Amino acid sequence: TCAFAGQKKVLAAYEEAVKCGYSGARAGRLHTPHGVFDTPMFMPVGTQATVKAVSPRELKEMGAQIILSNTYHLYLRPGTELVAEAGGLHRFMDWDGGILTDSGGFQVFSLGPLRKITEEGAAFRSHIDGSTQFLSPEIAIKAQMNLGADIIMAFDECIPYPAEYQYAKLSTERTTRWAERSQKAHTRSGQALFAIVQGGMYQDLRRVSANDLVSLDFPGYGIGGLSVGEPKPVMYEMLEQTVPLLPENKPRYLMGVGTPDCLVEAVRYGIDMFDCVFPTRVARNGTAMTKSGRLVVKNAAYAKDFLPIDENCGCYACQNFSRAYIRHLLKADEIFGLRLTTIHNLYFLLDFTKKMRQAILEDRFLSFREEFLAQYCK
Ligand SMILES: O=c1[nH]cnc2cc3nc(NCCN4CCOCC4)[nH]c3cc12
Ligand SMILES: [Zn+2]
Repeated sequence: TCAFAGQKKVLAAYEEAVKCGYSGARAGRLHTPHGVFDTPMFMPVGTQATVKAVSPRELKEMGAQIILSNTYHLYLRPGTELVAEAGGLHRFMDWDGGILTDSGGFQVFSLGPLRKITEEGAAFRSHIDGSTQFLSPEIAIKAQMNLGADIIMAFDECIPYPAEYQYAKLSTERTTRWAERSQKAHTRSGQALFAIVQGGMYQDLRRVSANDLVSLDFPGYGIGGLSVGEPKPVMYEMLEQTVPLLPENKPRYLMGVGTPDCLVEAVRYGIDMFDCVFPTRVARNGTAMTKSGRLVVKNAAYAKDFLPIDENCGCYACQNFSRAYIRHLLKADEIFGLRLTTIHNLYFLLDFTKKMRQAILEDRFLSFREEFLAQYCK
């Protein structure tokens, strides 16, 4: 019961803040070697140097600005030296927008079985061939310099949820030491290295982590260790504790988030950048995202529904195809079906962040948030 009350407390405080018009939301411009980009922004995830089922041309068309790739996966296959020999990740995958690479911390801890973490780094078994591998701040930074992304992440440990206070404390302190080692190993100019704030679900550890990393002076900050199964009010509480400690004039990137309701709440706390596999992953099992919630277009209910997924959506799928057609393709295991649901879901989130930016610029973000949450959580 106390935990529940705790959540109520957090929600009450948070609702209070909104009532008196508090909003840390901001509309920013992110300068990178591959262009200047608008925030808030959603970054499509292209784990293995491709955003699954869509082409770079389609990504550009739907308004994608920066896309994500994963160092862990590309390090294991095809190898980051090979990508460097190919001219770097932009050339390799023919993407001339921005690229951000995650450092591998999260993937090692969530993908690799039999991992062992020491001060030096993380030993693990490759999920591809079971070979013994090792990642450290130095190795992860060298790999990311080879890939040549515009923004790279410090090597960190994403603390599992739940975690004992003592473990979270020791791990967070080590992640800060790893951030310093990442900084020393980072010698590629023109490439921004972001640190990642940890601290588990403990307010004091979150504040210590943020303050320590801010004193190391990074050009931007990821907020890690969230969207790992914790209740949403707990995630929001950690944001409330962390974001105000980060410099106003630097980007804040909430890693692994998420659904539209989480995006609009996180933007209210002052988050600028998001990534999540959710839109592309659920698309591949036939679920479309809409402003009223999810629409499982594969369901029999849509067999003779000749309307588009969303009549007000400007995406290629909604402009040209019906629910009945997309359902038919998905039932027939046609690749084009997955492509259409993926295109719609990515467009939906990219457009949603554009709408939030517009609302912030017109100083009507809080009412935008109210209207959206009323409809979405329906
Ligand atoms: O601390 C982190 N450090 C470096 N990378 C991360 C990536 C992260 N991604 C998530 N959550 C993603 C959760 N997904 C939601 C959709 O379904 C798949 C899992 N949390 C994350 C935390 C970290
Ligand atoms: Zn659409």
